[in-house]
Amino acid sequence: MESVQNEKGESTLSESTRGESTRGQISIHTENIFPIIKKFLYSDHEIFLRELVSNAVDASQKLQKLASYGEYGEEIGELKITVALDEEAKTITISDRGIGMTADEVKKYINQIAFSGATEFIEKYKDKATGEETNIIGHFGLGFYSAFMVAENVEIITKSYREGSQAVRWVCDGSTEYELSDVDKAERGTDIILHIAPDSEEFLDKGRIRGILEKYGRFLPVPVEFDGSVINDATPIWTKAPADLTDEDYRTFYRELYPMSEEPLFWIHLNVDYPFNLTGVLYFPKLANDKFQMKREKIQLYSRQVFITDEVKDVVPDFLMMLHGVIDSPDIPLNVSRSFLQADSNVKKINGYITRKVADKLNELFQSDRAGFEQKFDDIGLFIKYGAISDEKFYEKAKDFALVKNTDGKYFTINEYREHVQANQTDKNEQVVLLYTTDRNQQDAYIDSAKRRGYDVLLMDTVIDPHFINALEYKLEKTTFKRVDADTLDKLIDAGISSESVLSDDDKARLKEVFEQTLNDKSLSVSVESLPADELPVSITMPEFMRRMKDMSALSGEANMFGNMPGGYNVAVNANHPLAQKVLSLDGEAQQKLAKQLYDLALLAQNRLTGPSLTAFVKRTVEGL
Ligand SMILES: Nc1ncnc2c1ncn2[C@@H]1O[C@H](COP(=O)(O)OP(=O)(O)OP(=O)(O)O)[C@@H](O)[C@H]1O
Repeated sequence: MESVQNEKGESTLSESTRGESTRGQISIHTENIFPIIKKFLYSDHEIFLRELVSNAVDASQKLQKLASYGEYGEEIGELKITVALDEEAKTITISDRGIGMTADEVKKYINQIAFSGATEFIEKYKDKATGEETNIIGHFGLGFYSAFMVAENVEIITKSYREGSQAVRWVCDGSTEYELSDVDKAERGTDIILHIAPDSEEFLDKGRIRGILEKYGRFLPVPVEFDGSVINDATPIWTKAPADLTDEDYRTFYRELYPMSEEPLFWIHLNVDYPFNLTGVLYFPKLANDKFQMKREKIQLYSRQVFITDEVKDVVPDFLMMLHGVIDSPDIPLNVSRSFLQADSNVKKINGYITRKVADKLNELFQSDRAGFEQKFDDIGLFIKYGAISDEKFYEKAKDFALVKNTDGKYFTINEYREHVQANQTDKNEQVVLLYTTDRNQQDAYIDSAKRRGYDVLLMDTVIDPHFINALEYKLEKTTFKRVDADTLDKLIDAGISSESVLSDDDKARLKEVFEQTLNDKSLSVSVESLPADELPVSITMPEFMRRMKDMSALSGEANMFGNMPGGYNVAVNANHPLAQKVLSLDGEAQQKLAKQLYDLALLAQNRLTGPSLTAFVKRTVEGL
C-alpha cells in the first residue's frame, strides 16, 4: 500500500483492490490524527454521540426530502433511529433508515470530506490547544471522526436508498488505514458500530448513554430509540406555529424544560427566516428583585433541534440571559471558537433581532394592559432596567414602558414622572430634581419632610437602581436625582429662596461653635441653617455625590479614596427651631447636654443611633423627663 501526498502536502488517498475488498490508506504529512483528536477533545468526549445521531437524523431527513420531491419511489416506512448498547461485545451501534451510502459515497464522504474536515481542524488547533481552550475546541463539530474519541475500531455498514444498491462495510481501526468491502444488508440505511476503546469504557453504561442522548437529543426531529423507549419529542413547540398553540402548551413546555421552576410570567415566540433563520420561545421568569443572582436555568441553544449548549453568552445580549427558554438557529456558527462567534455578523443580527422582539413584546403588554403590566413590574423591573442600562437600542424602546414607583405605590413611565413633578421640583438652574429613597424605613423622617413640602419621593430600593439612576441622569436632559437625605430641605431642591433666619450672624456662629465642641469630631461638618421651624432642630445629611461614591466603593469591595474617607456627613442645625435657640440660652454642661441630645435625636431619626450611644441617650432622656 502506498500513501500519496499532493504538492501542498495535504492528505490524499491511495487504494488497492485485493479480491472482494478494497484496502486503502488515508495519508497526511503530519502525525496520525486520531491520538490528537483524542487528546484535544478530551473534555468533551461525549459529543461523539451527538455527532453520530445528528448524522443519522440528517440522513433520515434527506430521505424524506427526496421522497417529497418524488425522487424516492419506495415506502419510507418508519424512520426511527436506534442506539444500541452491547456491554459484552463492548459496542455502541447507531442505526438509521436514511439515505445510506454507496461504496463511492463512503469513499467521498467518509474518506475524503469528513477526513479533510478532521485534518483541517487539527492543523488549525494543534498549536493552540492548551488548558482551557480544549473546551472551545469541543464545540468544533468533528462530525463522523469524533467516533474515534471513544472507539478503537469503527465499522460502517450501509446501503444506499438507490435502487439495486450494494451494501458495503467500511472498517477503520483508528490508524490511517481503512478497509471497504461488500456485505449483505437487507434494509436501506446505515449502522455505525463503535468498538469502544479500553479507556472509554465509561460509555458502556446505559445510564451514561441515556444521559447523553437526553442532553443533546431531547428534541431531535426524528424519533430516537434507546433501550426500548423513544427519548425525544420530535415536534417541540418552537417548531410549531404560534396560532396552533395554547397558553397551556407554552406552560407545559416550560415545566418540561425547567421542572423545578415557578411558572413563567409570559413568553415570546420567535420566528424569523430572513435574513437569518431563527426560531424559539423565550420565557420571562419571576426574578427575585433583591437577589441579583445568576439563574441556574439557562437559555438553551439548538441547531436544527440538536442541543448545542446552554452557554449562550455571545449569542444573546447579557441582559437577555436572565430569560429562559430555547433558541434554535442553523445560522449560528456553533462549531467555531468563541472569538469568532463574537465577531460573526449573523450572531450580531440575531442579537439585535431578539432584543427588538423582547422590547416590542414588553411594549405591547404595557399598551394593552397597563394594570397587569404594573402588577408584574416588580418581577420584570430588574430585567427592564438592566436592559435599558446596558443596551442603547433597548433603552430607546424601554423608555416608554420602564416604570418608576413612588412611595405611595403609584407607577409612572419616566416621562410621566418627570412631568408630574416638574412644576414643584425644578431648581434655580432649571434642573428637575427627582427625589428618591433607598430605604423607606431608615429615611422616613426625610421622606416625611419632603412630602410635607409637597415633593414626591421615588422608591429606588433594588440593587439595580443606583445604576439605573446613573443611566437616566446621563440620558435625560436637565434632570438629576437626589436621595431625600442628601441635603437639608431648602437645599435639596434649591429654588434660590431661603427662609429668613431668626438668629443674628453672631448667634449663628456661637451655635456652630457649641455643636462643634460638643460633638468633637473633625469628620463632621457643622452648619447652621435657616429652615422652617417645624423641621427637626438638627438633621444629618450626606451630599449625593459623596454618598454615591461611598456606595460604589462599598459595592465593589474596593476601598478607594471615598470609601476610606471617614464621615462625609453634614450636621445642619436649624437656626429657626426653638430648641436650637434654647441651646444658646444655656451654658456649661446643660448646654452641651442639650446639643448632644439634639444630635442624637437626628441620628435616631435615621436609625443610626446604636450601642453605648443609644444607652447614654436613653439614660439622659429618662433623667430629663
Ligand atoms: N448515517 C449516515 N448516513 C448517510 N450518510 C452519512 C451518515 N453519516 C455520515 N454520512 C455522510 O458523511 C458525511 C460526513 O459526515 P460528518 O459528520 O463528518 O460531516 P457533516 O455531517 O457533513 O458535518 P458536521 O461536521 O457538521 O458533522 C456526511 O455529510 C454524510 O454525507
